[in-house]
Amino acid sequence: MDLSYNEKIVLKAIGEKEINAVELADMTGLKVETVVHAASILAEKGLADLKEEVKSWFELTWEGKKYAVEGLPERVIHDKLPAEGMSLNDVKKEFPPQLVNIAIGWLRQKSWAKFEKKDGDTILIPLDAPQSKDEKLLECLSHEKFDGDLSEYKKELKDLLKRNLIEEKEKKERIIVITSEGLKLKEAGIEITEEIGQLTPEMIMTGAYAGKSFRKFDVDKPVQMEYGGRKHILRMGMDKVKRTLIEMGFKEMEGPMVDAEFYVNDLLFMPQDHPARTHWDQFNLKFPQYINYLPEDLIKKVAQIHLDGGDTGSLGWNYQWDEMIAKKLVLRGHTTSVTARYLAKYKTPPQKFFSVEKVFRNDTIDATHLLEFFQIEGWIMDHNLNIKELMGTFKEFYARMGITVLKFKPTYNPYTEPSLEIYGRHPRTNRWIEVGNSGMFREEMLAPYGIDCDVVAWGLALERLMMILYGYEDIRDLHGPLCDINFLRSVPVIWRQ
Ligand SMILES: N[C@@H](Cc1ccccc1)C(=O)O
Repeated sequence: MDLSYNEKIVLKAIGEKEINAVELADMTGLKVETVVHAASILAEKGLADLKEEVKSWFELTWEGKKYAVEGLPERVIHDKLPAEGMSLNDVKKEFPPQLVNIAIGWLRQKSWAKFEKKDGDTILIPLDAPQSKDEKLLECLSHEKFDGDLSEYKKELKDLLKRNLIEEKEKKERIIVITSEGLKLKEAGIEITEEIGQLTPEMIMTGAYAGKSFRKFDVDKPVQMEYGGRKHILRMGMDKVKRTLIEMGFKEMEGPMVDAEFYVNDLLFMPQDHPARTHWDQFNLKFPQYINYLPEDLIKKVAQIHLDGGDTGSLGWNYQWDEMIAKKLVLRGHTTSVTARYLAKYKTPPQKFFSVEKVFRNDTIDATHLLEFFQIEGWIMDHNLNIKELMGTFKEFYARMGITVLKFKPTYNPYTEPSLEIYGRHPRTNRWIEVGNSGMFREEMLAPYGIDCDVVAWGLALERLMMILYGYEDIRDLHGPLCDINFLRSVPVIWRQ
């Protein structure tokens, strides 16, 4: 019979006594998968038997280990009870609440204490409490590699499992044993000659392959999948977006995830009592609560414009602007805060900037919303821009990404006029979904910087774009801890730098 090198090694190593694949790997110096693979071929040839056995055992959980050392809560409390008893109130003062909660029920169940009512309180009087079976079990299991007989502990095993103090572990084992057919072959003698598994250029050049035997490969056999490290689908999408915008002549901006409300809201002419500025919508920082510096000249102008519009011709919001509110730190709800920071530095046209960064919103999570997502922010500064510039930019950008069906809808933002929502059509559900919001910055927003030309700007959602492009129906498939690892491993490469 024709046997491969590895099959010969395995056949030589096995006998009539069962052996598992891990031990066999140890013995032969082969990898466990190699042993199993060779054994399965030997089994096909009738020379070996290969079976799977599931082994199970019990282990202490973290809490179980703790109690194995310190004693179960009912034991700890029992042993501290004075002979004349202790009132439940005192017990609660003496011991941590988690301990008391667990212990009381078990003290009763195990009859380790008497509960006597007295003057509206309950007195716990300790009774005789020899080591209980569950304590014995806990002790047994605390010895490493314990594999004694547990058949008389059925009830205690159930109890400790319920108390989450032990857990059942399982391991699959592959057991290999030789057949009589295999034995015959082995007794007739197996000659192991080395095989060349991989022909290298050196072997060809030196002729070292001559006269050697080659290992045979069955290319139809299923093999174990190998997964290398790779980029997350969202990162690939982000790279593609960035490259596309750079090709369209934009430069990249960067800004902090935690920022002062001044940049997130106030510079955007968002009144300080705007509903989007409450904790219902945005996440405040507990510590530190405030930014320590805001530029003086911008502060003055923003205060004036919120009050009466300053010299913009606007009426403002007619209220006293509060610097402390502006200094509050929040997780930014949009990356327009980054734009607000950049406008202070780049005030003269022409300018084109973008960013693809994370934003945070206190939304209700559903198929199209998470508490965080990636926003594709961008703006163009020039003379004589109008809404067509915006629509044209979106058409161009989305076409380069592969989306040609778009719808625009007028909307309202405190900081843009006119304002425009952008919708794309989902390929599977055929629904229109909002992919972004945009507009022309208002005079009230540009005046504090002294910018006297036009700025069109937008914020688009990266995840929504990916949903339309690749047909995902739930944002949670793409972003966050619910992403399926097998999906992430097998998703096609959509972009490579
Ligand atoms: N900040 C807006 C998007 C936007 C940016 C710039 C101008 C207009 C709109 C949002 O998060 O939805």
